[in-house]
Formats: sequence, structure tokens, C-alpha cells
Amino acid sequence: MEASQKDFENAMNQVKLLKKDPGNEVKLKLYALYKQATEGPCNMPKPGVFDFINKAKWDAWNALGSLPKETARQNYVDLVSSLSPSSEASSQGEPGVHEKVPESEGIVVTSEDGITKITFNRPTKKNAITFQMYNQIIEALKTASTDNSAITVFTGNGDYYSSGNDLTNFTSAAGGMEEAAKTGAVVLRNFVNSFIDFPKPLIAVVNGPAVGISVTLLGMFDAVYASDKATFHTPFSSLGQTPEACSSYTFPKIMGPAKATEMLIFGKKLTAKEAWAQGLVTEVFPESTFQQEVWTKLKRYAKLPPNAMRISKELIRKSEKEKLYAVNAEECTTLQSKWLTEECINAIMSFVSRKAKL
Ligand SMILES: CCCCC/C=C/C(=O)SCCNC(=O)CCNC(=O)[C@H](O)C(C)(C)COP(=O)(O)OP(=O)(O)OC[C@H]1O[C@@H](n2cnc3c(N)ncnc32)[C@H](O)[C@@H]1OP(=O)(O)O
Repeated sequence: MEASQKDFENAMNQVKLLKKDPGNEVKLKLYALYKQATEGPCNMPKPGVFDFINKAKWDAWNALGSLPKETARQNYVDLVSSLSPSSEASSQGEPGVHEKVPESEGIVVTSEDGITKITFNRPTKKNAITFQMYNQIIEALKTASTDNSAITVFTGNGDYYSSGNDLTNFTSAAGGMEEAAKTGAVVLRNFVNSFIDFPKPLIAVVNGPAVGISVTLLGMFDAVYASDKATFHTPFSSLGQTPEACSSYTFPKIMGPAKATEMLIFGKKLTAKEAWAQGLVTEVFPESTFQQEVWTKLKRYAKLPPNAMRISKELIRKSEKEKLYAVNAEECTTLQSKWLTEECINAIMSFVSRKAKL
């Protein structure tokens, strides 16, 4: 039996109520079937090659050829019912310390026991960082620098710490690549400056794999605790990109230029133990006791006199500040031009179109 107009409308409403993002591939299929069901075969001019999102939509719709409207309507209804709430519920992840954190918020900030905790909270996207999240973090750090907490901690919800910059930040930006690269460079510069300026002890609780900027930023942290299932990967060259977050300066200083080269230029992925041996990680814990051991330790540290901690941090970091601002500015200018190169655009496109993974 064919789907009625009413079934089709119900399915459209159901899509809006989905709790879990069904992913880009499914969303493109839904878009194409919707357009075919309502307008028939693709009737739009083909978008330009840099208009990534509209080009992907056009390709998906055009691929349906002359599929009849009624069949497209039925296929749309079938696809939506396969995404029903019962199948969603079963894939919400394991219960655990993070289970109450709502997925819809990219960043969650809590304050308890003298600790401000900033959690990357997009577990279904491996905590990839969107433009919005960069700005939320800048605000969270501003607030944390003057709140009652003694220390500030970053961690990730789910199996990843963070997969780094959300690679769709550029493909989904309005106004074309040049505009997006300009915006990206400004966001990045402000974001990294807010770490350079942060006055209290800043700690990373690296609960799982870390990629890209979530790794390079660790050079700005005062202590880094990692689960033994964490890995540290900066695949900048294969993305046609260059290092950021002052890592072109902090990494050679932390681990020596030869080891920094292996990570930042050749993209060598480190285990937690290797990252510890190279001085990037303070201590590694077995996954089974990681959360308990780390939070017990941090609660103890957060009881130390906050002013003494703040002033000690200032003494340790003060002489570097001007250098770090300058390095940050240069890295951002370099990246702004790299983001417009063919090497980089091809790498991002092949991730977005699912042809390549790290
Ligand atoms: C404006 C400031 C810019 C600062 C400059 C920063 C640079 C960087 O951070 S460079 C590093 C960028 N990150 C990456 O290149 C990682 C890309 N991701 C991957 O290679 C893989 O997703 C993975 C190895 C991290 C995980 O692989 P797997 O376990 O197979 O999981 P999936 O690939 O299926 O991922 C699930 C889901 O999450 C989406 N996703 C993961 N990472 C990102 C990301 N960085 N950007 C955007 N989306 C990401 C992935 O697409 C999947 O989504 P759906 O297909 O919709 O389920």
C-alpha cells in the first residue's frame, strides 16, 4: 500500500522530533526524497564546487533521477519509521558518570567542590568542536576566571575526549570559504588567547582519544591526566593544515623538536604512556579506576589555598605570555591561508563525503 499525504506529513513531523541526529548521510537521503516527493525530479541549477552543502544536497536529489513522486513519498515514510524513537533509545550509550548530561548542549559547565568542570558534550560526533562551542568555551573561561572555584577542568562526555575541530565548520558556513576562513581565524585567535590569559590552574581529564586542537591545547594546561585508553593525534599534514593553539612553540619546548616534529608534522599518534614519556601528560591511570582516582585527586587539590595557586601559576607562566600571543597570531594567519588551499579543501571534502578517515 502506498503512503498517503497524511502519512507523509506525520513522517515530516516525526523527523523534527528525533532526539538523536541521524547523521549527514541519512539527512541527505531525507532531503532528496522530500524534494522528489514534493517537486519531482531535480530542477535546480548545479551549485558551485565550493558550495559544499548545496552541492551535496543537489547530488542527492539529482541521483533520484525520475523516481515517481509517490515512490519517493513511500521511501521517505519508510526511512523515517526506521529511525523511530525505539531504535534511537537503544543507541544512547552506556550508563555512567555522564549519563545525565543532555546531548543537545555542545558544552556543559558545572561548578562543585571548588572545581569548574567544562565538558565537551557531543558524544555522537566524538565531541567535535563547532564554532558555537569555541565561543561557549571562551565565555565559560571568562566566568570561571572570576567565580568561586579554585581550579578548572576540561573533560569529554562519551568515549572520546574530543575529535578536534568540527570539519563541517567550514563546509556549512554561510558566505563561502574565504569568509569562513576569516571567521575561523578570528574565532581561533580569541579562543587560544582565552587559554593564555586563564589565571587559575587548568587541568585536562583526558577520558579517551584526543585529536587536533584538543591535543595541541594541552600545551596550555597546567596538568593533564589521561586514561590509558586515551590517544593523542595531530594529523595536520594529512588535513593540509598546520599546528595551532601555540603548539608550534609549546610542543618543541615540552618534548624537544624531534618528537614534536613526529607529532605535528608527520601526524604520529601517541598512546597515553608515550604522551606521558614525552612530558605532555602528567599521569596515566588504568581506565577501570581513572574517573575515581582523578576526581579524588582533583577534589583534594581544589581545597588548596586558591590565591597561592593563582599567584604560583602567574609566576610559572608570566614570562611566556607575550611570546604566546605572538605565536598564536602567526599560527592563525597561517591557518587562514591554509584553509583555502586545494590540499586542505580536498581533505575536508573527503572526510565530509566519508571517503577517508584518520
Ligand atoms: C576554527 C578553529 C579551527 C582550529 C583548527 C583545528 C584543527 C583540528 O582540530 S584538525 C583535527 C580535525 N579532526 C579530525 O580530522 C577528526 C575527524 N574524525 C575522524 O577521523 C573520525 O571521525 C574519528 C577517528 C575521530 C572517529 O572515527 P569512528 O570511531 O569511526 O567514528 P565516526 O567517524 O563514525 O564518527 C562518529 C560521528 O562523528 C562525526 N565526527 C567525528 N569527528 C568529527 C569531526 N572532527 N568533525 C565533524 N564530524 C566529526 C562523524 O562524521 C560521525 O558523524 P555521522 O556520520 O553523522 O554519524
